[in-house]
Amino acid sequence: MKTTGGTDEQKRRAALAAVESVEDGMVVGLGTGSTTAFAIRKLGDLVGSGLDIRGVPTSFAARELAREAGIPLASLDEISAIDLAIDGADQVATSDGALVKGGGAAHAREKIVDAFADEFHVVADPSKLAETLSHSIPVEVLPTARTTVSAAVSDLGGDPVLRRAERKDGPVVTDNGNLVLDCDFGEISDSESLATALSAIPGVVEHGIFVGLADVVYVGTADGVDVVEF
Ligand SMILES: O=C(CO)[C@H](O)[C@H](O)COP(=O)(O)O
Repeated sequence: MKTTGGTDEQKRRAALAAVESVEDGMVVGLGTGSTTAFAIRKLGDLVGSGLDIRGVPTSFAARELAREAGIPLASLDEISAIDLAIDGADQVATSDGALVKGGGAAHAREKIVDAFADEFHVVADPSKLAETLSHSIPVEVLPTARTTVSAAVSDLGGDPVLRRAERKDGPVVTDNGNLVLDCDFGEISDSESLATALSAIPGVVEHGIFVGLADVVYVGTADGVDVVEF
């Protein structure tokens, strides 16, 4: 699992604060990443003490972790609603709550689960906060469309780089069998317009800009948790 700028204690604080909203009987979306992992482990402990929930994982990694933690799981086609999704982010725009996600290449499934949930709570540390988005945008593409999507991203002013695997020769392949282009657009003044433009490119499966989805962001700090509502 990749690591990021925040400390484990900051991540843990944010995750535990988010878990406090989980109630008996809920269906809970289980995000991907090192911050959400603290929430999944805590939910596993609570299930061990009698909490009755079902989890909907957003990735192979989240599923594995949740199974190890003992959380009963369901897939999207087995549930009719998700009460609450808890997920991390690579960047959070404090101005409007827009997010960049996909550092773990799981943003396609994450967006489905997070958008479907009645409430979406983000868990983050202070290193993730910015006034406006400027993080590179992960774009999941069909393998056959890598060069055509790259050209379209360049036309939009972005700089696409194929994400390479760390312990394998060649590219990262997502849980859906696709490739990821990390696209640097510099400072993004209008994340909603960019999100719409990226979604319209043929061959794009999903991109990592999440606009208007986050309801609450828990930011774990050195001595507590800041809660920001959108
Ligand atoms: O979007 C994600 C995975 O696709 C993660 O939620 C995001 O990368 C944050 O991860 P971490 O909590 O490890 O910093």
